Order: sequence, then structure tokens, then C-alpha cells
Amino acid sequence: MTAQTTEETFTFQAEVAQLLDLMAHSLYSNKEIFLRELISNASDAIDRLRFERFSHPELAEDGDDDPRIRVGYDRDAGTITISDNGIGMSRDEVIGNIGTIARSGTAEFLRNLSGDQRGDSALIGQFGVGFYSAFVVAERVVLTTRRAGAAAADGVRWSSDGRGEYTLESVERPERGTTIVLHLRDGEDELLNGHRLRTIVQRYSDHVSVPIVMPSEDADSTEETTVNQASALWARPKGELTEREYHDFYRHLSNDFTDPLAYVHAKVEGRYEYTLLLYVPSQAPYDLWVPQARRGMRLHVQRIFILEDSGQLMPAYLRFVRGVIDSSDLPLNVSREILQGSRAVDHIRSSAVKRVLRLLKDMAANEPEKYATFWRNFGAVLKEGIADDYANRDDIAELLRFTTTRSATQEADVSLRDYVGRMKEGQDKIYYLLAPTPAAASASPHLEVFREKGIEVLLLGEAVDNWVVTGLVQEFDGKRLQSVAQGVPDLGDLEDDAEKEAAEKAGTEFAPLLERLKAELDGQAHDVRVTTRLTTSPACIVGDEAITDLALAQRLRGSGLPNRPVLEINPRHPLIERLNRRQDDPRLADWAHVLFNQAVLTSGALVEDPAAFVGRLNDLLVALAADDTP
Ligand SMILES: Nc1ncnc2c1ncn2[C@@H]1O[C@H](COP(=O)(O)OP(=O)(O)OP(=O)(O)O)[C@@H](O)[C@H]1O
Repeated sequence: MTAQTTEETFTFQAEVAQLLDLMAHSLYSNKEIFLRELISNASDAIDRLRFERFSHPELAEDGDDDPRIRVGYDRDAGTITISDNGIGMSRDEVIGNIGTIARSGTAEFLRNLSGDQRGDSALIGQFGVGFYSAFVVAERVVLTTRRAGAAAADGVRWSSDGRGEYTLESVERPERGTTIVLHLRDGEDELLNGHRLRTIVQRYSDHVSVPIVMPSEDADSTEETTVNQASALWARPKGELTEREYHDFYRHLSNDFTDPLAYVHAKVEGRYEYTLLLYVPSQAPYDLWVPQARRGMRLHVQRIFILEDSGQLMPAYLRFVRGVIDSSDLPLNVSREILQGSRAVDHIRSSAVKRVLRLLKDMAANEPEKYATFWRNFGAVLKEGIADDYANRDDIAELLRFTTTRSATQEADVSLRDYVGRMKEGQDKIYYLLAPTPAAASASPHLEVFREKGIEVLLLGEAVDNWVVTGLVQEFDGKRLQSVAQGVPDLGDLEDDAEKEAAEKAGTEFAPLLERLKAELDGQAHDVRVTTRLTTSPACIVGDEAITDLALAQRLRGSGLPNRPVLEINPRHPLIERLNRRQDDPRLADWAHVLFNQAVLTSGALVEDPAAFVGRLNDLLVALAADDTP
């Protein structure tokens, strides 16, 4: 059988062309990462072969059984070669994987480029565009591959100068796997040096678990040496490992350029035996909020890589955790389906979650500055755990941080424990305000009486906060959470008898005015009542329901109002006093609407008919100005 040798030319998908252009121009400052990316692909290909062999044992007959990645160079030809004996690719796979960008993440990648070269190159690995980084140093890349199990004649050669097109041809390739030859650009000769390449491999790929071999520097020798550690770091005893090694491994695992904030490494023995090495990153990955984003946990069985987590190993609210779980209790041919029903996996997962929560708890207690960094990056994600993880809810609640009426900055640095610790004598509830923005929250009239009485209020401005308060942390340390913008304010013992009496009296005294206002605002305000919650503002809007409901919170966050908005008026405000005295005022309807709409504005919502509001306001101003004219 002879291989068909005709060459076909293909055009890159538009995004690939754009990406390649960017690679060459903006990532130059960190050009060494091309080697890390290609080695990482080679190591993945070897892992995949190992894994596929469980279901296709016949693959074991194709070639040697000695996984290895080779890195070589040819000074005369100006090339660097990376080859592996992994799974290889068929022609269709080459077209699908190398000519197009399968992941929708690419468009996002392009959007995320900042122009800052260091940051941009850190994104490369995260976005899974690794292969193309070859073009940072190469003017032409030739990839030759043959899939494991296919015939020697089914080899494929892909070649491109990265300028919009690539060619494919069929070639004879007896050995399975992939070889990539980089024809370096002019001026990249310094890379054609054994010592230099070895240093790069050791810097970025020391922890790749497959041996990376390079030819001996002695020209007369045909020997090869392994240049990386090639051992599973997590399987080594803790005492032998340095912080540096843990950090290097993290970078290898996560493609992150920064050191992790914290990590935990544990070998567990007992009913189940497993090793955990879990890291908390110090910065959020770009795709933290992308629902289908890759997770950062890898499952190994007896050191052999099995699969990347897609939700079985870490719950969504800890999706920022990176690390390795290595179990001795799972079969090597474990699949995602088996994982789902596995008791061992359930056990390991729950122990991993507890360890992460403990790590965070210790960080909060002993290294508050680090914890503040953690909270800034991942606090909003961790909050999801309040809804998702009933079993650990109390521990998660201890980890929450909020901005409150006592905060000097917008930094969320008050824990529920701090809050409860400084509650006022007689206070039995934890008060909070949900508002669309932090600015609307801190300026809200709902806070007036609380400010006056020196009662602290949690200011909640994140979408996820709805979950935190909606019946989930209904109680912390025996104290109920209570919204300050819903229902009648319930200050319990914090309101003295005289105040209660005054409020009751005001209710009776203002009853006729309330009826008039209610009639004027029919269809807009569900009710109008007198309140004690205001000290300086004339009016505010509150939700009728005493209990937060999600719909309300969502509507507040959009442009609308609570489902059943109630207008509350302050009987001590001069405007309200005047209205009460002058109920015969022909402009009462204008007053009612102006009061209502200014309360809508201060709640952070949008006025339904701004032009009508301004019209009425101006009419009132004109009338007042006329009263003033001598
Ligand atoms: N040496 C190789 N052997 C087999 N397949 C490969 C090899 N290199 C690349 N591929 C295939 O090409 C695809 C694209 O590679 P690329 O480096 O661009 O992204 P990725 O590996 O999916 O993402 P990341 O670099 O973030 O791991 C890979 O997913 C893989 O299917």
C-alpha cells in the first residue's frame, strides 16, 4: 500500500488567523512558554493513550510501551523538534484540532487580551490555545502524526507558516505519536542550545509525569538523558518537598503564573486510601464565571492520570480549587459514569471539601491579608456554597465577609461572627439591606433609623447575596436575618416605649392623609403607611412582604420595584407635616406622585415615567415660587 502524497491546502478559521497574528506579536516577551505548551500537549497525548488502552487493549500492540517525550534540536537546520509516542491524530483530528479552534473560549481570549504582554501570555495556557504558541518563535511548523492503532500509511503531515493557510499531506509513519518540527525565525538561534533548552524544560515542565529526554551534549554519544523529575510530586512524602516545589507544581498544573495563596497536601489511610494535593489560587482565572469552563481538579488512580474533573470531585462553589486527587480504591478503567455512583468518590469529595474549608478558615484566622485577597477574588463564588452545600453551611457562613454601615471602605471585611460580637444590647437580629449597587445601599433612606440608633447593617450588593439571605442563612448563631427594606421595621427591644407610642399616635393622626395618598397612588403603591424608620428623608419604598423573596431581589437589581411596593412616610418631616396640615391643597396629587417617585429613585430603582415626574416637580416649584413672591 502506498500513501497518497498529494498536498492539499486549507485556510485557517478566521479566529485562528487572528490568534496567530497576536501570538507572534504580543507574546514575545515570554516566548519560552512554547516549549511548555508543546510538552504539555505531548504529555496529554500519552495520558490519553494510556487511558484508551483500557477500553481498546489492542492499542497496546502498536509500538513500544515506554512513554516518552523527546526534545531535540539541529543547529544547522535551525530547528527544534518535540516528539511523543502518545495517541497521535488521524487526518480528521488534525483538521479539527489544529486548523480550527474547537473551544468557544477563543473569542473570549481575544476579548481578554489587555496589551500587557506578561498578562497576555499567562492567558495563553488558560485559554487552551497552546499549540499556536509555536509560532511565537517559529516561521514554519511541521507536524507529523499517526494515530495509535492506524496503519503506517495513515500518517499525516501538517505544515504552515501561520499566515492564514496550512497544507496537509498523507505520509508513511511507522511509529505512532506526533512529531513537531519548529523552523525557527531569524534571530532565535540562541534557542538552539542544549543547555538553554534543558533549563526551559526544567523550569516549566519538571513535574510532567512522563520522562522528557534530550540527546547527550557530547556529540559522539548517542545516549539520551531524562531531564525532568518525571515523578508524581503528590506521591512524595511531605517532609521531602519544599515550598518552591509545591509552587512549581501548582504552576504546571494550573498554567497560572502567580504563586498559589495556600495549599494542603494529605495522604489519607483508612477505609479509603487516597492522596489530596489542593491549591487555592491567588487570582481568579478568566473563566471563573463561564458555566462550561474547565475545572481544575485532576483524578489519578495509582498515579496514572484518569480524567479532569467535570463536577464529580469538587462542587461548583469551590471551582477555583486546583489540584490532584489520587485514589487507590478506584479501578483504572473508571469512567465519569462510574464516578457518579461511587462511594469512594463521594467520600473523597466530601473530605476534599472539608479540607479546603479548613484551609480557608485557618487562612482567615492567621493570615487575614491573604484571606482578604482570597475574598476579593473568590468570595462571590464561595457564597454559592450557602445554597449548594447544606452539610457545610455553618462552616461556609463563618467564612463570609460583608461590607456594613460601619465599613470605612467598600472592602468586604466584616464576618457574621464580628457582627454578632458587636450587636447592641437588646438586638436579636442581623439586619441587612439588599440593593442594586453599593452606592445605593450606603445612601439608602432605609438605613436612617439604624444609623441613628447605631445599629450595624450588612450592605449586600452582589447578585449571589439573594441566595445568602433567602432562607439559607436564615439564622446565624441563633440570630435571624432581617431585611431593613421590607415589612414594618422590627427593632424589637431597641425601640423604647415612648417611640412605640409616638408611632401609634402618628398612625391615627395621619390616617386621613394616608387614605388620600393611597387613593392618589392607586395602581402604583400597594399601600401607604407611617414609619419610624426614617429620620431625615420624607419617604421611602419598602417591600410589603416581611420575608425576602427572590423575585423581589431580582427586580430590585433590574429597573423595577418590589412586587408590592409600599410607600412609607416620615411623620416628623416638615414636608409631610405640611401635607397633613394642608390636606385641602389642590396640588395634593402632585405631592403624592413626587414623594412616591423620589422614594423610587432613592431605592435605586427607575421611575416609570420620568417626564411626568419632572413635570409635576416643576409645577410644584413654580407654585412655591409664586407663594414666595412679595
Ligand atoms: N502532541 C499531540 N498529540 C496528539 N494530539 C495533540 C497533540 N498536540 C495537540 N493535539 C491536539 O490538538 C488540540 C489542540 O491543542 P492546543 O494546545 O491548541 O489546545 P489544548 O491542548 O486543547 O489546550 P491546552 O493547551 O490549554 O491544554 C489538543 O486538544 C489535542 O487534541
